[in-house]
Amino acid sequence: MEVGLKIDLPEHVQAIIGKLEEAGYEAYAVGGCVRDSLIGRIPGDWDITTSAKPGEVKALFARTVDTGIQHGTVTVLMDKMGYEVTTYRVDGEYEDGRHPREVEFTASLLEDLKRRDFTINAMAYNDRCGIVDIFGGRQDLKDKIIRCVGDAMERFSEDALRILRAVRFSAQLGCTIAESTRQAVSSLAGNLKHISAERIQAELVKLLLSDNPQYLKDAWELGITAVILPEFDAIMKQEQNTPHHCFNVGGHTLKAMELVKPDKVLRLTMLFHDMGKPLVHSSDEEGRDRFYGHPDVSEEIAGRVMRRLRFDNDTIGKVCRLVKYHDTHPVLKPANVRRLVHKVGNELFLSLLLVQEADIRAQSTYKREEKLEALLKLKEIYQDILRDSDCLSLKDLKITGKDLIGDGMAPGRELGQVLQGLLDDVLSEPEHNTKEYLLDAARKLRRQYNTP
Ligand SMILES: Nc1ccn([C@@H]2O[C@H](COP(=O)(O)OP(=O)(O)OP(=O)(O)O)[C@@H](O)[C@H]2O)c(=O)n1
Repeated sequence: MEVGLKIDLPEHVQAIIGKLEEAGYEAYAVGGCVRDSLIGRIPGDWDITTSAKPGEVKALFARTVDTGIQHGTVTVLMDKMGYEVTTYRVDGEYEDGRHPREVEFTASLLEDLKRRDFTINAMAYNDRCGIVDIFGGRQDLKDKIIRCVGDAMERFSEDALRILRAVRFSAQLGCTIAESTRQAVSSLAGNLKHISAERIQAELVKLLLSDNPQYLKDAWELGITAVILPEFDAIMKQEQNTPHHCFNVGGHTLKAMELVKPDKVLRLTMLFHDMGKPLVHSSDEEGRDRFYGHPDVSEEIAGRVMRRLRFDNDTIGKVCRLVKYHDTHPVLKPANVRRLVHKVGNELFLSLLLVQEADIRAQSTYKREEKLEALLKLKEIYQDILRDSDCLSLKDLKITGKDLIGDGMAPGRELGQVLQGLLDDVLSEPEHNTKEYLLDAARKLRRQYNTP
């Protein structure tokens, strides 16, 4: 890894540091922004650490917000951008529910850096002093090593989330974890049970969206998933004795996650797609030999785990739908494809194709070409459907509930049934999607359902 020497501070960061220094305080950019700048990554945000107390920071800047004043953090606003300015602190932020969450300020940068999690995150920088690297962070960045600052057992006892962060950073940066740090992760992984679901979720997502989502295996080996995602440990034990697979379910899952682009919904779908399924041997509509999983079980597990980890409903809904249909391979005729698009949702269908491709490529080579060819054909049919603007949902029907009411039908459940019946017809025969045809068909359906 190319590790630089100089950091180009953004104008606002320079201005904040400059103003604090002019007033007689020390101030540095610190943590993730220094780490990322040194390896040429664009920092997500710029944090500043200072010897000034929160009240003193507030007195110097026109616009501030007390975002975490109890932890010594004030957000300084500049042109609508916010920069967290935190007073040098001695103690870690005890988040395990067993320690008091009091903070103690210090006048020493060294003390502040000492309480940070990893050497690569414990560097500070300003234009006057250059890089302050007391714990060998630059060397560890070069060597690609995640190592705790000082005693790893102490750092992890201060905040157990750091145990998961160790694997997250190793996945993001393609690093190994130093032996002493690894041992501490392994012995303290159980403490992750004290950490809130929201904080676990944020780190897990960063791990999954990294260049190395397969490092989740490390989290498993170190006993982390046993605490935060035991469902993953279950699939790491589950063999698949079918010609389609060369890995156990866990190994296949890791490979499949690597094969989709770093998108939250896609990576989560691959993580959950085969969870909890016993394989069932069967044959499909065309008599082809198939080994089905039980996507409904996987869908249920995906929903349960994501709710436990407090994911938002939109993400849960999309992932569950993709998991449910990941193994549905329709007969390759437009009507069947339109029905599947309707069930999955047009907005998610391209994602489903990506999921199915990754799933196939993460299996053994047995019949792979055949499966990929079928997928290609499915894509072509889907493109034709889009090109012809075929009706794929109720909102595409050339008739509405209002039209049916205008035709004398009473509002209510039957009206919904009639509309569904019309959609079913049009999914098979797109040319039936005309107002005239549908009004007529609705009348027949009403007679069938015996409604006025
Ligand atoms: N549990 C934690 C969380 C954070 N930090 C320190 O606070 C800095 C900022 O933390 P955060 O914003 O969570 O992470 P970043 O390192 O900035 O990385 P990213 O932006 O990728 O989350 C870290 O670099 C580290 O010095 C820590 O010591 N222990």
